[in-house]
Amino acid sequence: MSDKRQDYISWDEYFMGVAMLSAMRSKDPHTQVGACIVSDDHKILSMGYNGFPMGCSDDDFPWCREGEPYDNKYFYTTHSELNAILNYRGGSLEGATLYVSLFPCNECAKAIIQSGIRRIVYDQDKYEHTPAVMASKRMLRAAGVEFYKYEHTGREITISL
Ligand SMILES: Nc1nc(=O)n([C@H]2C[C@H](O)[C@@H](COP(=O)(O)O)O2)cc1CO
Ligand SMILES: [Zn+2]
Repeated sequence: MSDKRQDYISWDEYFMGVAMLSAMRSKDPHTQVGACIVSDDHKILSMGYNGFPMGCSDDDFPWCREGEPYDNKYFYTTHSELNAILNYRGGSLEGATLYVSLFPCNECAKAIIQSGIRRIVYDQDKYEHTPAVMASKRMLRAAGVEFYKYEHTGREITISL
């Protein structure tokens, strides 16, 4: 019998890779975020990326960051993490792990905690000094949801589509 391949991707590379691939579906011109929710036996339960809710056209709603709240994207975008939680149709997310390409905000932290997700693996944390992320970490710590920074391996993956 031949030996097995040695250069297969790790679980963390696989799930963070899926989160990053999901982010590529986002129409947000400034920040694209992807999320992947995984069971403790390594099964992908759900995925999501940031975008407008169903029925709210990507072409009609605003993508800008400035201007009145009614006229910019922030009232309308669903974050990747919330989309991944809401996309799940299978029952409970109790004990699951969330892989996400950007640290969750306070609103997503509430949904993460209430859904039963127990662990977060995140990549970027570019808004770490904002009240939203500081409040998020405060709630996650209080609720006992663990969070770890994804450790980049340096592996580059090219997929021809
Ligand atoms: N964790 C997150 N998940 C997300 O899906 N988002 C989304 C909401 C917006 O569509 C975009 C952030 O826009 P900007 O302020 O960087 O131009 O990313 C934002 C965060 C940040 O907390
Ligand atoms: Zn959020």
